[in-house]
Amino acid sequence: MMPLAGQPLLTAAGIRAAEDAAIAAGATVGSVMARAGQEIAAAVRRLAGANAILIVCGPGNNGGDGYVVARLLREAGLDVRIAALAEPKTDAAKAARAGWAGPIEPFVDAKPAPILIDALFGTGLTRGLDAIPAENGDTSPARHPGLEPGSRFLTEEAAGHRVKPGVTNNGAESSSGPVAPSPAKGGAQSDRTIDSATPIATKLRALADAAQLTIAIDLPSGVTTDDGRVLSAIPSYDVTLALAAAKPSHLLQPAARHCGAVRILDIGVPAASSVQVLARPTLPPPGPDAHKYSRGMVAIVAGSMPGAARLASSAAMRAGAGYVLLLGDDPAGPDALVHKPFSTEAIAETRINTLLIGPGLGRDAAAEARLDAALATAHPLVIDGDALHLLRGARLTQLAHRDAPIIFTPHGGEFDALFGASAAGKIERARAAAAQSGATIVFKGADTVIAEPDGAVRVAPAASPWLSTAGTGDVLAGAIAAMLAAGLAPLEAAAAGVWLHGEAARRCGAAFIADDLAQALSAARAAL
Ligand SMILES: NC(=O)C1=CN([C@@H]2O[C@H](COP(=O)(O)OP(=O)(O)OC[C@H]3O[C@@H](n4cnc5c(N)ncnc54)[C@H](OP(=O)(O)O)[C@@H]3O)[C@@H](O)[C@H]2O)[C@@H](O)CC1
Ligand SMILES: Nc1ncnc2c1ncn2[C@@H]1O[C@H](COP(=O)(O)OP(=O)(O)O)[C@@H](O)[C@H]1O
Ligand SMILES: [K+]
Repeated sequence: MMPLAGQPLLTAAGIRAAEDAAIAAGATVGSVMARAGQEIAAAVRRLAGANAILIVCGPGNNGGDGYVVARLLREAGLDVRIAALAEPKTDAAKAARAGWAGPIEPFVDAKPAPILIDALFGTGLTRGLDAIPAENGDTSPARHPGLEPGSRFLTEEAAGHRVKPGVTNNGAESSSGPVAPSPAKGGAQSDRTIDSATPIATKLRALADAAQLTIAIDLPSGVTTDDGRVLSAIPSYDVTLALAAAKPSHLLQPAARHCGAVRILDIGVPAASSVQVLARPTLPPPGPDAHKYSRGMVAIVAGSMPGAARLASSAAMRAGAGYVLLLGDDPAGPDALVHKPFSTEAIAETRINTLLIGPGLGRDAAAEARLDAALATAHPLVIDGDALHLLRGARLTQLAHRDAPIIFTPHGGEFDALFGASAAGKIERARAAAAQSGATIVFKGADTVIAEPDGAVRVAPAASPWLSTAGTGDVLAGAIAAMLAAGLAPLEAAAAGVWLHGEAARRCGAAFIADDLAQALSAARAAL
């Protein structure tokens, strides 16, 4: 089991391509599924102890994994039951199903167990969970040798009566009200009436609520793979065992909060991607010959809200900058902070390694003039807050002609204002914004995505929700400016700043304020 840090993130198409490459190199879907089953079973045995296990299986290869795991766990002496949503559809899942000698309960009738393993859907999920998989309803013993007499799988026809009217084929759930019960149709399938109040997600939640430990195979069933959407009202799992590689939805919200602890299992399918989980950075301490300028000089342009620029200054110093210069009229701040009035001469100082503008800048004519002066320098830039609003239009276009690196640090509102609102996923949006602007984008929020113009992406794991307090963005901007001033490449600088910020928040615990966070950067930096 591998932790997430530094790992590649593969989309559904990416994981299919990786699987195809493994197959071209001699593997088969069956052999990969067998290896996946072994790895999952080993992980479950460590997590579940001797407790009884219920595995819920879907019609695709995610369900196939479930059948393999069930067989291995039963062979290991554990009490395992399977409940299936539909007959397996793929060859590999059918073969896995054939290897299971025990009974199979219909999903709708499944009784809970202390351990719930969700093998309903993985990377093949195409719509919200209350759309029921097609199934021919044939429950003859020949087709379903493990099926208990009199029971049947959830059938399309029977289940069709209880599909939420508001669930569309592309997975979007509308708020069109509760499920309307319908009379059962006649014929063989109508002998089981399925309660309209138990669509798949509701049943899954009930099974999860009754379990002591919940484990999702690959992804929680009901989340998309690529963009962090949650398509149905699914439970939150304790653990998600990601196969071959992490997927974007393991980190992007709101899907990520349904995953619990994510662990990656090596199933012999090599994975590589320019989209990666943020790694712990390597930031060596100053060398024996270091001096304040060699560690990096950060200049911060102050504006109408001086506290924000002070927070950024404090953060830049504690993240390791050798010299921090505050350009403005505010005399406050730590004694180590150097103050100068703002002027075009002061901002042009050649020893400045990075210029940060935006925190507390304001949006008036004076702010615009300071921004234009900053853009006219040749310094590497970190642009945050108000300056991002002022960048809209011609200034943004002109930026593409600058040689020195630029990092933007927008939150959602600033991002929308600068690049336009969109329903696309956060990775896609950050990438497009980076390509359009030529800047490195740090798209902040409960899930922070960093994108480079060349398409490289780093996604931060969940950070403390206590960061949702005023001024923490100013602290982040200061930390990133320190990293850029120290000579890191823009992507590495942004990634190191985000990592330090998250680590400082972790060290602060609960109910901290942005001032505490800036202070805690020293300890976060020292721990590297
Ligand atoms: N990559 C690897 O290296 C390996 C991957 N492996 C595993 O394979 C998994 C991917 O398998 P997969 O492609 O068969 O898709 P999966 O998620 O099982 O679902 C597809 C089925 O569900 C159906 N369906 C979809 N949405 C639905 C909905 N809302 N409600 C109802 N039905 C829905 C869909 O129907 P269709 O859309 O075709 O009508 C189709 O029948 C992956 O997550 C991992 O666990 C390992 O086995 C080994 C190596
Ligand atoms: N719920 C959350 N979970 C994790 N991090 C968060 C959360 N909310 C905000 N943050 C982080 O806190 C910082 C807030 O920045 P920003 O919105 O610019 O605030 P401000 O402008 O007040 O400084 C960002 O780094 C963001 O990623
Ligand atoms: K699953």
